[in-house]
Amino acid sequence: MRTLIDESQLDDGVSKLAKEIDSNYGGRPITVVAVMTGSLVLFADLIRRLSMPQRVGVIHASSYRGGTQAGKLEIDSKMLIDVQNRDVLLVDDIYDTGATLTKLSAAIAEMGASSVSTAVLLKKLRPKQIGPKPDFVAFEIPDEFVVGYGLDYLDMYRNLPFIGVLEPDEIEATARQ
Ligand SMILES: O=P(O)(O)OC[C@H]1O[C@H](OP(=O)(O)OP(=O)(O)O)[C@H](O)[C@@H]1O
Ligand code: HPA
Repeated sequence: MRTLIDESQLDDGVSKLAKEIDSNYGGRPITVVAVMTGSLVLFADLIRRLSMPQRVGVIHASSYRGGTQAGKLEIDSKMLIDVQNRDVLLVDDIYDTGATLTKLSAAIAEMGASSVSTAVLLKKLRPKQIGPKPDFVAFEIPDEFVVGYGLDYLDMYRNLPFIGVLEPDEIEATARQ
């Protein structure tokens, strides 16, 4: 596996992301929502660096079941807290095709949120992204399949403390396990 972003770069990137979000909201309370499962490591690090009062919730969205290509997006909001009349910040690990955050933002707006913004650790530089770009981005990365710091391949590698690029032989080996 090739390291793309190491632990210390991640630490700096998350701090910078938190500063940008803080200065944008200027102390106003927000409802910060983790897009599960990929955002769980970023989310834990990010919310502890934000200074405004926060309500904290989670929503589940999944479209990469079983591979490196997006399939049908499934959203499960059973565990989500009330977002009506709240300023919501959706936090996700990666903006790739853009489908997940675009559809989730629309779903949260539909639930009656006053505003919906988005923050991601990674934004892929690739053609054919849909919807508005994320409001807050820590790193722009090349169009390669990455794992670690919450990101998975077949539910593996989320625990790695760095962002790595899986080589084709590792993709095959993981799929065989
Ligand atoms: O911009 P997109 O092309 O929509 O891709 C981004 C989404 O894909 C991943 O989720 P995934 O569906 O793999 O579920 P997971 O979070 O449970 O890993 C990732 O965590 C983002 O939510
Ligand atoms: O590059 C990726 N890695 C892991 N999960 C993802 N979901 C969208 N893109 C990616």
